Amino acid sequence: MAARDTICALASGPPPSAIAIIRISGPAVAEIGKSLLASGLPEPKRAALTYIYDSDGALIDQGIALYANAPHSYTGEDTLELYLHGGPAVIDHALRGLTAIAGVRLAEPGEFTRRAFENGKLDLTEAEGVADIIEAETGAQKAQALRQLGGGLTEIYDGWREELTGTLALIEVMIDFPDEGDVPEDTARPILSRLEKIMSEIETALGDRGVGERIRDGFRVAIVGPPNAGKSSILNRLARREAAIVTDIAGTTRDVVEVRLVLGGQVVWIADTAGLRETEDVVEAEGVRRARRAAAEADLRIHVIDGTDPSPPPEQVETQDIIVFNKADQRPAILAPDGALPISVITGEGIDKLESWIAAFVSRRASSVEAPVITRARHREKLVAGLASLTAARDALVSDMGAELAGEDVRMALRQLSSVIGRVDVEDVLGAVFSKFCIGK
Ligand SMILES: Nc1nc2c(ncn2[C@@H]2O[C@H](COP(=O)(O)OP(=O)(O)OP(=O)(O)O)[C@@H](O)[C@H]2O)c(=O)[nH]1
Ligand SMILES: [K+]
Ligand SMILES: [Mg+2]
Repeated sequence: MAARDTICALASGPPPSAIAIIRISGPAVAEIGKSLLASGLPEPKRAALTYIYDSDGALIDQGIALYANAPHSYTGEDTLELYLHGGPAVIDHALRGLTAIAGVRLAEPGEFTRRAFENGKLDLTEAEGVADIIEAETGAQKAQALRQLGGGLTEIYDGWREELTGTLALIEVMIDFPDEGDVPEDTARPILSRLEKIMSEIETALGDRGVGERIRDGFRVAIVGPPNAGKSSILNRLARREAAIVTDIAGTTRDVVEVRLVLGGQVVWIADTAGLRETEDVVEAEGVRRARRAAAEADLRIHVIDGTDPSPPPEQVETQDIIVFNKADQRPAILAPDGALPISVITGEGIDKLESWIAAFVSRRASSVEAPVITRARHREKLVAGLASLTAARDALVSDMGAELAGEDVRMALRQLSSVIGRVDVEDVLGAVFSKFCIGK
């Protein structure tokens, strides 16, 4: 079998920086330590201040070397970290010097973590947690990523897997003793109740209104209402820049224009949409269709009433939605319907309140689920599929279709849940997960 490549990469931010960290992992690490470091290969996990040379004997830099021997490292392989001066010339020389050695090459994005996964140091959800904590911008994203990389999801899936494995064993018993009097009747009951318990736990996880995914990717707010109500003006005011075109022509906005903000400690995508009306204009009609879709997909809608023309009333208002009575500089706020917030983009009246209402909504929604089980669409897809398999298993058990079919369905559900944490059939998902990492991680 061919020896594995040794990989290296800059693991710290772009130069110049105070310190650059070069990470190296693989079988050539011991040799690199012996031949390139004046100190020789340091004792594991003991920092050594040393001169670092390339293989032609030219000095790369003076820095700190830190060695971790397999399997006691992040990747599970021999690894070496070099803490160098963070200038571009130093980094360039170091990476050229390292890759000049046979069997050493630059790492691909996420390759260190992929090796950690392959060596059983992390499961797939923990690896995703590593990617998420690097991307985390809000405290909520960081907390969620920390929980995940600490095995928070692993624990849940392991629990389900164990339950299902036990249930499968009971089903096997039914298959093996099909004709022994009332055995199936008696055996089916505990199997059914175990299946139903897991199904209800999965249903609870799926019924989280997407909170985990929203914390990670951002909550969705759509500004909707009739043409010229001032939707784009409100978006620009919230964004504090001219993100969308504003004119006094009805039907100005056609595409959905999205702006990313942090409100209430959460990432929030605010979408400006086309004014809702019947129209013969093909382009505008498509805009209206997109506006309705954005409104339907949003967690929260801001329904804008034009204060100077308060008809028609807002469409499809849900309980959490916000109604604003815009252009309050033109009409007395007293004319606003009950519960509507009078605002004016011109004078700024009510804008702070609108912002704090959005902030209050997202922080309330984010804390409505204590520890979301689903943080990515990938998890949701697998859970939906797993639940469908379990439903089929239950139906097979209660009908005449029998235990054999039920066993197949439970086995299928086990595979679907296991693939979330990367225990089976993972080749296809690995590429998708690790390619989104940054280089050096
Ligand atoms: N007086 C006053 N005028 C406003 C206010 N908000 C918006 N306008 C004006 O209303 C007109 C329409 O504003 P837009 O922001 O383009 O309205 P819209 O709802 O995005 O319009 P469409 O994209 O065409 O649906 C512009 O002339 C704005 O300057 C406000 O609070 N007070
Ligand atoms: K307009
Ligand atoms: Mg507009």
